[in-house]
Amino acid sequence: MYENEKRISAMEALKHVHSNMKLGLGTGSTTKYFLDGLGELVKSGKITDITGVPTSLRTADLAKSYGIKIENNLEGIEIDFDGADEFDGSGNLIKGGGGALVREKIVAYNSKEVYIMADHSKFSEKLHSFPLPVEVLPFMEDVTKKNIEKTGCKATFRDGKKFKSDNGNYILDCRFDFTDVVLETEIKMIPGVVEVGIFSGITTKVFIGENEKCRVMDFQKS
Ligand SMILES: O=C(CO)[C@H](O)[C@H](O)COP(=O)(O)O
Repeated sequence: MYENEKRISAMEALKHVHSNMKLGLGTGSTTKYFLDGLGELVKSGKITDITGVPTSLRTADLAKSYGIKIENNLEGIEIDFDGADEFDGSGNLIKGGGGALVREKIVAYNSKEVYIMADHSKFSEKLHSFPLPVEVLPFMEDVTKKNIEKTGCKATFRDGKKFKSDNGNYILDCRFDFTDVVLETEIKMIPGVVEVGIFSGITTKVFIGENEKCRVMDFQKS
């Protein structure tokens, strides 16, 4: 869905990459358009000396296949490029639809700039349409689920516990009427919770594909 808009947002974001940069590399289908474009520039030699810090094993494999140097070292990341499942007018995000939220948050938090690429359908005035992904330890996970539900949601294990993250944990998809960003700390306090897919105060730009154009929203990292 909206593949052309995803591609347009990724191509606009890619204009901010030049030789000799260290980048955070996100996960998902929109980021794949970005990586495909970056790969072409690297392979053709138009851009050189790119180092990427990947947010998932699949992103690491793809980047390596394009000859992009991979490093698991967070120091000096200039821009992190990633997608989102939903975003609001303040740049708050819901992430984790691809199950990579833990590594995505670590890389985003430690990057100077965080550029999000998305098609227009991901925008909501108030975060509500995408169920909030929460990564939980595979230990007493049914109790963790019940405790998360006390915050006001209905939670389901992704693919009935068949899905495990790159970190070997389960993902709970939590359906709230409205995902208030204050839930990030409330849920994170629950024992067994590894990470919450609310990214607040982290985004610096959102590239939004709208038909054939790209609109850019700017924010300050807090
Ligand atoms: O958070 C993510 C993965 O954990 C992705 O960025 C998010 O799911 C968006 O993916 P896509 O670009 O395929 O719509």
